Amino acid sequence: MTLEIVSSNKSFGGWHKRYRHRSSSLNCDMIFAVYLPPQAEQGEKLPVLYWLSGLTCTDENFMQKAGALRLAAELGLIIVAPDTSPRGAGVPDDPDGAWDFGLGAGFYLNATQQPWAQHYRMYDYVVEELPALVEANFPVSDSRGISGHSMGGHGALICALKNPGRYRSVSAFAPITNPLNCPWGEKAFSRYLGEDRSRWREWDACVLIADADEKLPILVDQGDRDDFMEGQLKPQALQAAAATAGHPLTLRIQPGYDHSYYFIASFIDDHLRHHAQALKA
Ligand SMILES: N[C@@H](CCC(=O)N[C@@H](CSC=O)C(=O)NCC(=O)O)C(=O)O
Repeated sequence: MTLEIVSSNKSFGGWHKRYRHRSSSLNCDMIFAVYLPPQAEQGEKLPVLYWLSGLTCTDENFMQKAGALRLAAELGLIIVAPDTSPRGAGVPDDPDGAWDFGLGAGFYLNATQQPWAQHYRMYDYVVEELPALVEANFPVSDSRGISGHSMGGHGALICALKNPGRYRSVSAFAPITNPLNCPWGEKAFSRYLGEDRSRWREWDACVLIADADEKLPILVDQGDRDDFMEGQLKPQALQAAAATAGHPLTLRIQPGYDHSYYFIASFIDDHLRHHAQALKA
């Protein structure tokens, strides 16, 4: 698979790079970003953290706004940030141009319904295709972590819960915890997966955690001034499901913080250390 370099910027002694490639899962060209810390030039294979962004984002939001690169350089952590949906000519979008469905809103699942199923397979892309590409082209070990924000927090949780052994660490900022039971999730799942709600269950963290074979400790930060917390994100649903399942969850409700990247930047260091500790063990 050919990678075309889009941009390259030195940062904290390492390199932030963007690449374009043809995705076979998504049937379109995709761009992803990778941060290569300085240690990547010393010949050793490094652990890798996959970051999944939220609604309306691309590969750029996290890399530009989260303030993660200084500590990633110090810890020797490679960070990979994919886009949040398929893109480009021929990829269908919300008919009304809404920001919470279609382009920028792939929900990290594999769509089964038309016209979405041909392109909207972000789960396969994030779990299989992108890691294979990254592992073939960059000095990464098989020590993988996954994190994300909001829709991307949902993505990180389901990718980890559905794939025991694939990830060694997981965390999320303000994740959509129970998409079966929130407006964003109901809108996306009914269109991508159809009206049969039983088919939605395999994409919901609160359902998956009940039967998880592996109990990777989950770190979640959630701002209590987040306008989406009560109606969309529902951290208490994840807390209840984790307690019932005996799944280790650290849920930190952060006073005064909203849903923005100002919040993420405030706690990203804790998440990077959470991942580095597990990935380097
Ligand atoms: N455009 C919307 C707001 C959309 C928004 O808040 N997106 C969040 C993720 S929400 C859940 O997945 C985000 O990360 N935005 C990008 C950023 O750089 O802040 C509106 O107008 O309300």
